[in-house]
Amino acid sequence: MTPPTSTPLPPPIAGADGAPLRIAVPNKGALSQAASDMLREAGYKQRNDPKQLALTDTDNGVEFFYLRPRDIALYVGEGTLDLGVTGRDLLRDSRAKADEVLTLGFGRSTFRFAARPGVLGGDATDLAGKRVATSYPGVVKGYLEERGIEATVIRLDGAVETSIQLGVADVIADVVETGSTLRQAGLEVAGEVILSSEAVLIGRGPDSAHPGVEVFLRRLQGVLVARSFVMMDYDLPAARTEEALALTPGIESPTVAPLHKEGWVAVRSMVPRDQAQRIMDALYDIGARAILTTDIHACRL
Ligand SMILES: Nc1ncnc2c1ncn2[C@@H]1O[C@H](COP(=O)(O)OP(=O)(O)OP(=O)(O)O)[C@@H](O)[C@H]1O
Ligand SMILES: O=P(O)(O)OC[C@H]1O[C@H](OP(=O)(O)OP(=O)(O)O)[C@H](O)[C@@H]1O
Ligand SMILES: [Mg+2]
Repeated sequence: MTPPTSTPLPPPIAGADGAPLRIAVPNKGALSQAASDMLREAGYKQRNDPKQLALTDTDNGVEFFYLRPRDIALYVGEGTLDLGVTGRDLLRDSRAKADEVLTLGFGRSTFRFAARPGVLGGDATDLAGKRVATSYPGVVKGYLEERGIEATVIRLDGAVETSIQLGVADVIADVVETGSTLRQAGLEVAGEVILSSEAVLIGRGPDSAHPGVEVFLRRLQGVLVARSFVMMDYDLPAARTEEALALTPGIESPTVAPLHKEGWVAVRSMVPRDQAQRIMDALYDIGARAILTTDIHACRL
């Protein structure tokens, strides 16, 4: 017997000049691994060698460039690359002409002021006259300017927490995730959250969009849905259908099919992963049985 041949698929969508979609991916740092994992989950080829600079995925018509996350907004803002993955804080800091297209749900952090206990109160005006060390001078200067506060901003590349101990700064402004780095340095956050950040897909608005952007976005949205929803199946006395559907309304509308057993239906619906157990309990209470959840591996809504 001859093996089945693969289904003929349309070629990937190319730009006006036949160019593939060009996408920037963080080459190192906190966002790098998670960004590549997400792209792999969306069906794209990713590098296996962390030193590789670029990779062409011919089947999907996409070229990936592995760049410093801090530089990505610049490339996208200049129109050199069509899309990029970076942090919201890095995008703001760059002041590049790029926009957030999609939030990606990883790399979450806050951006905060911190100092030795007692140096800052809760008010922004406490920053007046202080020396503020940061790797994000664009974000910090923007914050101070908006409030008319005069302070000296000292730009450092990293390990900003140590600058206070070394007498270079009175205050730092930095990424805080767990807070453990601050605690180790004997520092405390002060004042409001300057910025809540996460990984974002950035682009340059509709004018410059490559025609392949839409498919790329749909694939990433598919990953986000597959990560945040599970498929739920259950059997239910038909008389309880309305109550059950209120608990599992699904995204479009749930599938309800008759069961062989008289007066029973089978229901299939997508439910938010983080609520799945509570929904199962509630369904059980109204008479549902054989309640199962399964992971969704990929999806297009
Ligand atoms: N724990 C964390 N530490 C640093 N950055 C984080 C953390 N969690 C999320 N991020 C986000 O990662 C991005 C910082 O990327 P960057 O590559 O500078 O990471 P990094 O770990 O500081 O790498 P490097 O220190 O090599 O510069 C920012 O968008 C930041 O908000
Ligand atoms: O709240 P936490 O969970 O402790 O995480 C925040 C710390 O992580 C990052 O430092 P990184 O390791 O990237 O070093 P860097 O300061 O040299 O960039 C960031 O700059 C903070 O120092
Ligand atoms: Mg860092």
